[in-house]
Amino acid sequence: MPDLLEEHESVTLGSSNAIASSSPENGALGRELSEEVQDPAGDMDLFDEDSPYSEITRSLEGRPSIGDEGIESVPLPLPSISQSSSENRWSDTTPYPSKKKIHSWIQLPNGNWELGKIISTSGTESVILLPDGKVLKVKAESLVPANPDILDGVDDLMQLSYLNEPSVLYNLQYRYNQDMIYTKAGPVLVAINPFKKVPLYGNDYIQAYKCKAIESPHVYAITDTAIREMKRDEVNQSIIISGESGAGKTETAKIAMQYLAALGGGSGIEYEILKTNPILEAFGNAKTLRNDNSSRFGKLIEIHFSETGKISGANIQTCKFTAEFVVKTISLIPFEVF
Ligand SMILES: Nc1ncnc2c1ncn2[C@@H]1O[C@H](COP(=O)(O)OP(=O)(O)OP(=O)(O)O)[C@@H](O)[C@H]1O
Repeated sequence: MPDLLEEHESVTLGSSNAIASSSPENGALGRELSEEVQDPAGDMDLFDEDSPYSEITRSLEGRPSIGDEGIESVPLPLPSISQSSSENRWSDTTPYPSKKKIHSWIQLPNGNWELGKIISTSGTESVILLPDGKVLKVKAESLVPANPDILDGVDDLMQLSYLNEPSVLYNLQYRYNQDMIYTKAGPVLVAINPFKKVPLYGNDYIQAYKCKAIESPHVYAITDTAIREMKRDEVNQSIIISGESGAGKTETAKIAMQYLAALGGGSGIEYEILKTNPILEAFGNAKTLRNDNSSRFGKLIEIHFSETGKISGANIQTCKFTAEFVVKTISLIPFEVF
């Protein structure tokens, strides 16, 4: 799987929590890649000596099936675990994927992750078959376990059995290929910038999230939770949007505001709040190498609600980090400014 998400930026977004967007560092995996093996066939070993179940399987092989008349039933010998074999088991540090001869991720010297099939392991080395037919001999400890196919494209990364860098990237890419740009990571929403129109927004979607007819991860869902918890607990809520330049933070904030306006609207103030975006962008945005419409300032948007749950006002603070920290406040209450 070449270039996992190499081209795409991502944004993380969470409700009422400090969210940090992290990019897991590439480990030493792949640097361990060594020689190529020409004929791995002789190394194929289908019987797993290390499996704790292999002895039971062998015992059951001669077991008569129910209904076999005239055959004397013989009590099945229970597998005995001697002190030394149990010690061996715990002292065996062979990585799990190598032991079970399953699929595993391997990082190639160019940094790309590839999903390969382990065909044999001896000592600390494993022979792995790549999708393009290449066979590599690698350090068994450099293999990163892959999740079973059934977990491909799960809504929430927390559902993955193995939470490692290639598995997370693969899951995000799998969903992205189907225009599912949002994925949950527990309470955090990860958004991959599609850089194209995706059919995920608009009134129909807003209504569907409002009545909980759709449960797929979405900015609307995060915003909906924030509104509901604000009303239920009567406590201010925060949505923190972070990501690198061009990741889609400004667009994501606008999508969240769209949802808030649709739910808490009625007085007309919501449209005035939405209209502040082009004005702020006209003054504070510039074209950069990373983003044609890059905000050159940070933004803290406060949206105030009345007791009835309707939007009653807003306050937008822009901030710029320079040698001297400057905070400029644009008050949108009472709106005469615009
Ligand atoms: N959900 C989306 N759907 C379609 N296109 C998007 C989406 N999010 C972002 N984009 C595209 O990506 C571009 C950059 O997004 P945006 O300006 O929001 O990034 P940013 O993280 O705010 O960047 P900066 O920090 O430089 O201001 C947008 O102009 C838009 O073309």
